[in-house]
Amino acid sequence: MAGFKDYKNDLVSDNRETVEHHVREILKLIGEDVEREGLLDTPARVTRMYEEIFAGYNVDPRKILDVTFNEDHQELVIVKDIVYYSQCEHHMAPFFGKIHIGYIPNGKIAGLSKFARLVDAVTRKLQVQERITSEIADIIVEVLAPQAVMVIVEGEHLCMCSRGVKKYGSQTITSAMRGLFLKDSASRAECLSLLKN
Ligand SMILES: Nc1nc2c(ncn2[C@@H]2O[C@H](COP(=O)(O)OP(=O)(O)OP(=O)(O)O)[C@@H](O)[C@H]2O)c(=O)[nH]1
Ligand SMILES: [Zn+2]
Repeated sequence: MAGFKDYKNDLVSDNRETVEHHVREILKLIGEDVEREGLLDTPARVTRMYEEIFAGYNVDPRKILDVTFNEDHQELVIVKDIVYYSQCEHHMAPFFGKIHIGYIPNGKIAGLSKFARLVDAVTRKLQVQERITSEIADIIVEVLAPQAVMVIVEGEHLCMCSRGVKKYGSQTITSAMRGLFLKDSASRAECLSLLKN
């Protein structure tokens, strides 16, 4: 497995020719001429793209976050506007947006960039927005055992824009809360207001 900073989907890398073959077959089945110049390299390009956008299968997101420091900070930490790109598992169409994370540590903090890497690891696979949201919250609970965690995910789903109901620009917002935020409305409100600003 490659290092966490440059990981790819190993299964796709190990089976490039097979993946290219199947992409070429789909091109034929939609009525394309696979011999025309513009399409000659398309199967290889799509395969390289799959190595990248499905790289999340080759990494353990817990290990990514697990670069922690002992620090007695008992106040809110907010990391917001983390951009993500994912693919919906129903249509294999992209959905994308921003993820906001707030947590109150309990003696252990993680490097800030690790939250952005965690987002990449969880989103670079076939997903639904709800699962992205709860997976990120649960991994933070598992690795950092914080007092509280809140994760908010905003998403625009191309399967709702380019096809189907064709509602361009509609946004889906999902949230997950764990620990103190579930019980204490004052800390929940403080976190929400910082996430909104
Ligand atoms: N809850 C949830 N639904 C999603 C997500 N991404 C796509 N979907 C939905 O998955 C559903 C699949 O519905 P189906 O009826 O099986 O498929 P479909 O006939 O292509 O549905 P339409 O999109 O309504 O045309 C659709 O309602 C999509 O909008 C997601 O992240 N979360
Ligand atoms: Zn979809």
